[in-house]
Amino acid sequence: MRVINSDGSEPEMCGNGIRCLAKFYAMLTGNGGSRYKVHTLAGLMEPEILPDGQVRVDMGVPVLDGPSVPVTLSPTSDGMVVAQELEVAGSEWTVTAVSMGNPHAVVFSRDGKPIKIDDIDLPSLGPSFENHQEFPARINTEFVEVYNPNHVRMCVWERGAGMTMACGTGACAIVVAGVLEGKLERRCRVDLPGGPLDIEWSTEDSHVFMTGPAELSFAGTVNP
Ligand SMILES: N[C@@H](CCC[C@H](N)C(=O)O)C(=O)O
Repeated sequence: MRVINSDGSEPEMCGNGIRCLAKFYAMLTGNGGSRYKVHTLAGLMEPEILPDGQVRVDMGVPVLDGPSVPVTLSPTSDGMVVAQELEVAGSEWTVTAVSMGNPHAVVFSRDGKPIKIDDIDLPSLGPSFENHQEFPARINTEFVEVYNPNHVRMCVWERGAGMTMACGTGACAIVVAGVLEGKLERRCRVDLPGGPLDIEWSTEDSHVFMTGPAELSFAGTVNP
């Protein structure tokens, strides 16, 4: 699978994209209930079509070593950047850095207060995070409001794409960051503007599993 952001850049992985790819392939081949292996720039991913039509994806093991994400923020413990302070647009934000193959900055608080999604001005804040000097490969940024340790709401500014309705790798990054910050449990529902995803960070093998829908929205042909 290769993915192209709307600015023409090529990311390593796309969580929404891999659910759509698996569902579309199953529709074309009539292989409902199958499991696939998909090569991506972030490695081999394994989506599976569940009996209820949802797609569950083994998204692999998150990368937490700061320089490998990559971020240049000082590590807080064991090389990880967890709830590190970052000044952006005149506020102090806590940032946890997670790579799901692609880089994510997960933000749970601003100026010491928990994030309220309705207070986030994404179009003005997003580019300042995406292009911040601490993120040498630019970054996807997720702002997270915690309802309880198993349920959050998020909004996202994507690297190379801006404000989007959903980000599968971002939802995975949120749960990993929330566990590391002691805010979330390992199974968590993430409400995105486009709908919910269920995320689990396994204790057995440290893989992250994402479960969510993929629906046909249109069909057509492209005339290059
Ligand atoms: N913009 C991202 C790639 C796309 C992520 C996607 N929306 C998802 O669902 O994971 C990047 O440049 O890393």
